[in-house]
Amino acid sequence: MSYVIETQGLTREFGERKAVDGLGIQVKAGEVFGLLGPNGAGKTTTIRMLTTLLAPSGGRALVCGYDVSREAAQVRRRIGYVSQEKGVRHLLTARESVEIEADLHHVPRRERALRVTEVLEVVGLLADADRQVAEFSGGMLKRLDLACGLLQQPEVLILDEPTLGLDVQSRHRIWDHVARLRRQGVSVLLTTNYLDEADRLCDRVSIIDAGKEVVAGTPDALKRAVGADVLHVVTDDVAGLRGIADGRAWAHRVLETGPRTVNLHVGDAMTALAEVAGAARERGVALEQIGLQRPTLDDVFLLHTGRGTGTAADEEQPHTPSSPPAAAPVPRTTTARGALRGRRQETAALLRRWFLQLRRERLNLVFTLLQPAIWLVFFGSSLRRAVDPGAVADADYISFMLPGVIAFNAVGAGVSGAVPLLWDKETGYLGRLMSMPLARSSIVLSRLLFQMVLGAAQAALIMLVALALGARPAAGPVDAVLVLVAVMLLTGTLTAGFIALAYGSSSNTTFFAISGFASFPLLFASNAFVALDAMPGWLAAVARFNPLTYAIEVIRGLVLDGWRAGLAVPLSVLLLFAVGCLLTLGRLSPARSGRGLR
Ligand SMILES: Nc1ncnc2c1ncn2[C@@H]1O[C@H](COP(=O)(O)OP(=O)(O)OP(=O)(O)O)[C@@H](O)[C@H]1O
Repeated sequence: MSYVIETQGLTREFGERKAVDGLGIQVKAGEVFGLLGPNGAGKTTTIRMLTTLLAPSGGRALVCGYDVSREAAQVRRRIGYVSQEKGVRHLLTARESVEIEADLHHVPRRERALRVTEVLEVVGLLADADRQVAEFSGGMLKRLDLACGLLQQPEVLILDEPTLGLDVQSRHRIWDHVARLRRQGVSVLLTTNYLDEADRLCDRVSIIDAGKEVVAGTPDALKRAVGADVLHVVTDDVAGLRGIADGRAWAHRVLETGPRTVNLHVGDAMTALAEVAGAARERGVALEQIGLQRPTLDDVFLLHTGRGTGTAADEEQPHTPSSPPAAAPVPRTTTARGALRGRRQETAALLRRWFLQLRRERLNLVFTLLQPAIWLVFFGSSLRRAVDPGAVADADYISFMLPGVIAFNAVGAGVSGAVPLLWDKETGYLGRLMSMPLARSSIVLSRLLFQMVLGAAQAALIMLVALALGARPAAGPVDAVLVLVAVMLLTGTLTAGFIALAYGSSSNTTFFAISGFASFPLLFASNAFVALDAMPGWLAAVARFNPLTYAIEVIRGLVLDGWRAGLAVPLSVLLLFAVGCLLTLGRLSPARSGRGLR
């Protein structure tokens, strides 16, 4: 038997708590498999391990024959994943969001528009394709996520609560699509709280509770095991009703489903109905309602977990299914040149996301560009008189200050460069990216490139303001370009460092506390405003390990005297810092941090 998903003794602990406890499930090729369980049963934790976003604490899990811990890249290449989280892309339109995902999946450019239109139609968002996602309701956001998950046809599609919070029509659309994928041979693993959904879609289900499997089988077999029929009784006298059923041959089980509701699992409904009605009359047990129902997965669920799911099933409604053809799998190229092309496409797609967002955040754009220029005005006018004219030698004061202000700005750019990834981590979008077969370095590289370009634009503006304030630097146009190169290296280094901090921080507030704490020492343990010779020995020694020191040495040298061979040394050290940070960051993964990704 070939299984597309197989777990043995799969376990995940969070401190003392075992979220998943020795779970063993098997999903056969081509089937729709449902993972059911009450809130907190461990469904999402299981899925996070299967999608490589969370490392198991014990046991093992194979997806398409690949181990999720040791062969994560192979696993990601074969799965499609739609998480419970709604990835934020609020400043993008729905179409732009899906186009970016298509690029991340390496959908060829010539097919992109058609594919994007198809999946938006499947989830019923075509009419809203050009609206900004910020205007979408929760259900629409969920459908948008699903559209992204449907872009390519994976070997295994993993859906965590795919229809949670959706209206009836949207649920039916998604059911139709899952059924269609199944007909096309795609295996599907889904978690759901809607038992009617599991009943309708799944070939087999596994009910888990407290991280363990309590029962598994086909929905029909599980329902048969519950008993032939179920009498649903509403009464104020539950104890009296129990008294009627206790020890009677016709009563298989008595399950209290609420303070006034009881399900009696019985062999034959008509016999049991007559018995219950007669005995209730004799014993004076008032019955408000008594009805017959065929067993449902609800009953199976209640029987094995002893409680409800807390989610009411919607009523069935007629619907008109939309049926565009499902997307074909996107072949992933294996040649070195193809891989490089893929990287370029991924990085460009993510860069596009950052630039689109910046363009639509007009105020952010204005302040991002204005702020450093204002610093120059403040520092320039307030410190000018406090500085010993001898320290500045024959340079004009603004030119002397310029490198410090540029470095100050680079620290701010480094921190703000990491912040969007922090939000992406928080909202689950980073998890979504990490479950895709895209290179991790593309995520980081796109952010570094974006921030480096922005940092260079800010530095160019600072230089223009400096000229306007009367600075007369020795630097010519070529030196100005070299200044921008140094600024880009410094901004890239600092952004990489702060992204590493964002990956490792357990919360956003921890990130802001540490980055705020680090920013000032970073600035003042450098030659930004005071020459190294004028510092105490220990501070000068610390400053030697600070990339700012080398960047400022290069920039100050260029501004005050223009290029000379001696600047090659600090420039090379700066380059080494940048490469070192990049390599370190390439080895870090947010999925490895304690809690993993959502
Ligand atoms: N990062 C975490 N740190 C600590 N505990 C966690 C973490 N993630 C999950 N848990 C705990 O693990 C248990 C299982 O959580 P999980 O999210 O897997 O449940 P679930 O079955 O998906 O629930 P729901 O139906 O509500 O989505 C819960 O007790 C939860 O509090």
